Amino acid sequence: MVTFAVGRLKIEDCRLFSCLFVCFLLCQFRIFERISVLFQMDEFPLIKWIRNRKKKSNAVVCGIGDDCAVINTGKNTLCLITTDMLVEGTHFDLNKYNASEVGRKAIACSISDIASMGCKPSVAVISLCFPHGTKNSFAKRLYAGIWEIADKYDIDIVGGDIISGEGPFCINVTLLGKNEGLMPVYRSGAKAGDKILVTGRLGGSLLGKHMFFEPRLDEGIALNKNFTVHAMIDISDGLTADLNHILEESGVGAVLFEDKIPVSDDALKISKKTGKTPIHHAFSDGEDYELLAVLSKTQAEKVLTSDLFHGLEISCIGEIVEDKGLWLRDGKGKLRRIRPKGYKHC
Ligand SMILES: Nc1ncnc2c1ncn2[C@@H]1O[C@H](COP(=O)(O)OP(=O)(O)OP(=O)(O)O)[C@@H](O)[C@H]1O
Ligand SMILES: Cc1ncc(C[n+]2csc(CCOP(=O)(O)O)c2C)c(N)n1
Ligand SMILES: [Mg+2]
Repeated sequence: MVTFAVGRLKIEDCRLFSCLFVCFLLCQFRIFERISVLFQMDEFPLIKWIRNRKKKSNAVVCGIGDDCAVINTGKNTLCLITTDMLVEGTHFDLNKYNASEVGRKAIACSISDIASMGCKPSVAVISLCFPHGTKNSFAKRLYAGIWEIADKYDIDIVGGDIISGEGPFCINVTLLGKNEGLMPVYRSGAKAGDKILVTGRLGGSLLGKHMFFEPRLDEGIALNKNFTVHAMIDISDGLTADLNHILEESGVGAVLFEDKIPVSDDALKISKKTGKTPIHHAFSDGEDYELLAVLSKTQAEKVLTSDLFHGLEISCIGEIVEDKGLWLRDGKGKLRRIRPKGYKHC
């Protein structure tokens, strides 16, 4: 009897220990986390999944997958549409910036998307969700910022929606644009041998530029009007992530020149706090709202020597290649493969 009990105990012990050991292994190698990640939402695959649905109307010249949708409204006129939602805590911090600065940023983000298609903004609708108890003065200050930049770029606010909720404060801007005889510039036209140009300097936008950037609207239109631009995007997620959107849409690859990346002073400053390299920040911080344009070698040279950009720094940071993927070439000519990295919401 005793022997049997001891024997049973041993078998159960064995099972218990093996269960514990398996649990230990699962925890040790973060298997539970890895499995749950498989079921979590992922921003870009989700967009791809939505995009796969069959299109209905022939009027849609460009649907999901570019900075703006482009709709044919007849007689050679195209309407551009872009929408951006900004949320307190994710896109701005109301302890650091006031309502007027937030209103300005919300419109500027959408203007930047129209700029990246080389077209002109026209009208906007703005939807707001105020946390319960928000003061009237907050809304008035918000509109002071909205109207300031809307007037500057000749944009009419023609509607919107207002609700209240638990919070946080959210603002959604839908901006329409027009082509005015120009062809919009898409993400899909990059070709092997093309050069990659970028306006301004990159990285460290969290130190302030993400709130106070000037959308490169004049530059986007000037590029589209005076040069043949094969592809263009504005840098909101980060240089390598946004360049990768062009590469994927165009079915090509690219080589970036390490010593030609225009790294901003704020990227240098922030790198001292994070311990990451300044170029890491220039590659992946995002919210630079600079334009990344792809043109043939001869057109790119013309842009670089043009006086149409009023002294704005424009750099040639790389070239498009046939092989898909992204490479970094150092000052000595050595190539290494890099992974696109940028801001992802989920
Ligand atoms: N919920 C959604 N349903 C359909 N299309 C979407 C949705 N969210 C994004 N898209 C589309 O996916 C593409 C990429 O969206 P994304 O928001 O990354 O644009 P972006 O211009 O790269 O960045 P930003 O938001 O800073 O302007 C766009 O064409 C956009 O219209
Ligand atoms: C409080 C605060 N935290 C983080 C950031 C950085 N950030 C937020 S969204 C985004 C990418 C573009 O977003 P979207 O794709 O929605 O346009 C970046 C780089 C910020 N601005 N404020
Ligand atoms: Mg964009």
